[in-house]
Amino acid sequence: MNNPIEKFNDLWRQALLDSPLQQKSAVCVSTINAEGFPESRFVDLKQVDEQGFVFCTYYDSNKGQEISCNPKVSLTVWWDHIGQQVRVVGLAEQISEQAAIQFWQTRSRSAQLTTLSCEQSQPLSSESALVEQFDKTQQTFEGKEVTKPEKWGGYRIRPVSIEFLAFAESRLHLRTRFTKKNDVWTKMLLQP
Ligand SMILES: Cc1cc2nc3c(=O)[nH]c(=O)nc-3n(C[C@H](O)[C@H](O)[C@H](O)COP(=O)(O)O)c2cc1C
Repeated sequence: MNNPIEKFNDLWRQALLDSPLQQKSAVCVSTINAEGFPESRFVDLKQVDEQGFVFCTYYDSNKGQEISCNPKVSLTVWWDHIGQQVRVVGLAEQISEQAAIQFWQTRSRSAQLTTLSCEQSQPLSSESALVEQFDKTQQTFEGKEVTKPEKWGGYRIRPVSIEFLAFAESRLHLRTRFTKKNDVWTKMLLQP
C-alpha cells in the first residue's frame, strides 16, 4: 500500500477489532519542553485522515504550552496483538473551534464535568481536593448543559513522516518509512 494514511487506518481498524486493551486508541505523543527535553504521554487518538492525526486535550496544559512554543511533535503506537509499531513525526496545530465542539459533544457528561473541574498539569494540593473540585463542578452544572470550555480542544498532527514496523519473531522486522515532500509521499524500506 502506497498511502500511509490508508495503511494506518487499516491497521487501526484491525487493532480495534481484537484489542485486549481497555484504552484501545491510546497513542504516545511527544513534545519538546522549554529545556529541550522530550516529554511523552498517552492520549486518546480521535481521528486520522489526509489532514493528520487528531487528539483532544487542554490548550493550557504542559503539552499545549510546549506545542505553542514548538509544534514539532511525534506520535508513537505499539499494537502488540497485531505486532505493529507506527511512528509519526509532524507539526501540531489546533483544530477549529467547531471541530472541537463536535468532539466535546461525543464525550460523556461525566468526562465533560471532569474536564471542567480540572486545571490540567497544575499542582494539586491533595487527592481529596480533586474529588472536592469535581463535586463542586457537578453541583454547579446540575440540570444544565455542560458546554465546552475555551481552554479545551484538539490538535491535529500534520505528518511529515510515518514509519510502520511489522514485528517479526525472527527480529527481521519489516520497516517501511513514508516521507512527505510537496504533498507527495515517498516510500522506502529500512533495516530493522
Ligand atoms: C490511556 C490514556 C489516555 C489518555 N488520554 C488523554 C487524552 O486524550 N487527552 C489528554 O489531555 N490526556 C490524556 N491522558 C492523560 C495524559 O497522559 C497526560 O497525563 C495529560 O494529558 C497531561 O499531560 P501534560 O501535563 O504533558 O500536558 C491519557 C492518559 C492515558 C494513560
